[in-house]
Amino acid sequence: MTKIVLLGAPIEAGTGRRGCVMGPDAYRTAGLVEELRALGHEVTDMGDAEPEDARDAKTEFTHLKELEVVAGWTRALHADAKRLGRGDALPIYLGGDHALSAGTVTGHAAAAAEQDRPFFVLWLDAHADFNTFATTTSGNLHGTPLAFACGLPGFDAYLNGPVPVPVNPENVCILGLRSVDGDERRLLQDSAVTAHDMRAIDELGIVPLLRAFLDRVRAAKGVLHVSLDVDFIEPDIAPAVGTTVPGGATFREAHHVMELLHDSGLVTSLDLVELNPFLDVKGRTARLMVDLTASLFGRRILDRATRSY
Ligand SMILES: NC(=[NH2+])NCCC[C@H](N)C(=O)O
Ligand SMILES: [Mn+2]
Ligand SMILES: [Mn+2]
Repeated sequence: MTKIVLLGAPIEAGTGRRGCVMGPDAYRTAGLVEELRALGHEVTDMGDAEPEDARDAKTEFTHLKELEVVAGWTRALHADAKRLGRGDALPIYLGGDHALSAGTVTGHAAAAAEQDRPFFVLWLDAHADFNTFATTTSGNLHGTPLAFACGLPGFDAYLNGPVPVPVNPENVCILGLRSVDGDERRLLQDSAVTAHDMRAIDELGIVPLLRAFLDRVRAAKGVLHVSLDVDFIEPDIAPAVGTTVPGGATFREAHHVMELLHDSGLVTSLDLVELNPFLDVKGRTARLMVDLTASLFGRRILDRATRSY
């Protein structure tokens, strides 16, 4: 039994299009609370967070979309995540777009540092979200949270100062990459982030790549934050996202990742991001995300005793 808290983060300002504000309610409608309870967990839905007022958020760059709104969410969620990271329940953040992870990742990094636990991040995404204010060409700030959390320069507007505890890029693994921008690619190459694109998954298989990372987390006695972007998954089966890229993780790959994460026992916080229910087909993406979350929290086809391998 795990104590789980759900916190909605209905932000869509990071995307440049409408719809992600409906994400938290779509997860509730798709039965997230009921599925987790059916697995024996104690679940508390804390409702939705609210952004702070961040009208002071300013930069020299004029092409950034909704910086003040994104900064307001970053500050609020950073504080929420830091508080929840000190508690004994496992938080699931219901997005909302991926800009929300600027707050949740840095908040959990700060809480882990207080407890002297090495902090690791698994970023399941078609994109690296490793742009800075200087490199983003779209101006969509959901393309920036991982660069921010890793302490790349120029982000002071988000938290009205530097990131208190930047994530060590050596402790970050991106899995599922298939869309990286030009300057973002250089930033990623110059960083110590482990980045596995779809070719690596095709050649080596998703399981060994993930196992190697989980072994490192375990060896370091670390805590693991997982950030699951809907576009990690193949768009044919997960259409409800504004930034679909063909060639994503299959149904079985995605579930297998979740099953391995469950077996590892290492996950201490989770973001579910980028679900845009306005783009969904009869709720199938919301239901798939709920099912994947259920796999991460122990749903399995056969239990170990019954499985003959
Ligand atoms: N969280 C996401 N879906 N991010 C997509 C980012 C796309 C592109 N790299 C950009 O910065 O505009
Ligand atoms: Mn993303
Ligand atoms: Mn993405």
